[in-house]
Amino acid sequence: MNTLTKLGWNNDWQEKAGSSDLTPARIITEYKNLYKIQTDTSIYLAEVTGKFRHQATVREDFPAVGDWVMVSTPSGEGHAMIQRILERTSKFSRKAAGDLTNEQIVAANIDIAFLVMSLNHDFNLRRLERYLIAAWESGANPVVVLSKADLCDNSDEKAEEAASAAMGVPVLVTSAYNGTGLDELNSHIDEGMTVAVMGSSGVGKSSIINALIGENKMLVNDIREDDSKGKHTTTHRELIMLPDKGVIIDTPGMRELQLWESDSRITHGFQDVEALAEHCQFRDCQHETEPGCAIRQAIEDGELEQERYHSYVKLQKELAYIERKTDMREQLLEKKKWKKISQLQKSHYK
Ligand SMILES: Nc1nc2c(ncn2[C@@H]2O[C@H](COP(=O)(O)OP(=O)(O)OP(=O)(O)O)[C@@H](O)[C@H]2O)c(=O)[nH]1
Ligand SMILES: [Zn+2]
Repeated sequence: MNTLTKLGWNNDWQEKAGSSDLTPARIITEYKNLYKIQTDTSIYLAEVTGKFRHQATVREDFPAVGDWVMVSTPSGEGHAMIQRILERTSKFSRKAAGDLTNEQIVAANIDIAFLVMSLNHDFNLRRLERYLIAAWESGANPVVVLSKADLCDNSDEKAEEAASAAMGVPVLVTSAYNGTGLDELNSHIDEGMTVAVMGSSGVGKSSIINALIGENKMLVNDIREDDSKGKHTTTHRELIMLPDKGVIIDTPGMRELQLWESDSRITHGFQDVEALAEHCQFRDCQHETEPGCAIRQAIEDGELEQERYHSYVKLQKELAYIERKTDMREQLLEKKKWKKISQLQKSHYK
């Protein structure tokens, strides 16, 4: 099998690429304004073309780890040039506080998100629900991983609770210490699939990733390359081909991603708006036509930028939306998600 197929290239991507003189490649590491990409035959450093940079309006328009891109390769020295990104099938993003237009993609085109919760301190069904919602929103298929089974006496019971909250999403019980469930975890990864391992700090993500990567971790993850001065340097890769099959994305951004747990932190970024709203005449002021509205006054006076207020409103809507989504039953009535779950079940039980 060729490298591109192992990396996840398939007919769908080929179709998105169309007929083209350009070379398809996957982003395996992201640096500041520079990327490491893998084509079928080589690894290159790459940058976006001037035209690309010009047309990009938001941060989301730029490539991220996991993206499939079409590039022109250099004939001699020099960088490959990224001409376009193929439309993403999924994306995990991080929003800068108070800055909704600058969504930063931390990883793209993830097929399976292993949502890790440990069976000791971390076990919390509400958190699990938030993780599931975040995974669905991203476009990836979730698989729940209950880790550190060796530290828990009633893991079957906990697994049942988790399964009823997760409605149809596979729930695995694992232990990196005694190897429980690791084969089953592996069996969810098919050829060409891209997986990510997510969850709070300390739940055992690294241990699971190490188990998936096996003893070759140093070989696969940290490769020695000749730099321009002919010296060996060790470089880190964020998209790693698994030794058996599949690909794993493990970026610092992905690890830091606290999913929806950062809501209050985001709202924090709008303290100025919230402080103003406290001065409205009516406590339930919608800041539309009510008399004595401090927000409208501040906008009029130029103390509050219209745009900033819009961002705030947009965030409030999003938070309300997430709130509604947190009701799993309501959530599951949504057709799209039903479809995903039944697909997932079909592929899992077939
Ligand atoms: N008992 C037990 N401990 C585990 C298991 N897996 C990991 N640990 C321990 O839990 C701690 C955290 O494990 P990591 O794999 O580093 O967790 P992580 O989720 O990658 O943590 P961050 O890097 O902070 O995100 C370490 O002390 C591990 O040795 C397990 O299956 N059983
Ligand atoms: Zn008001």
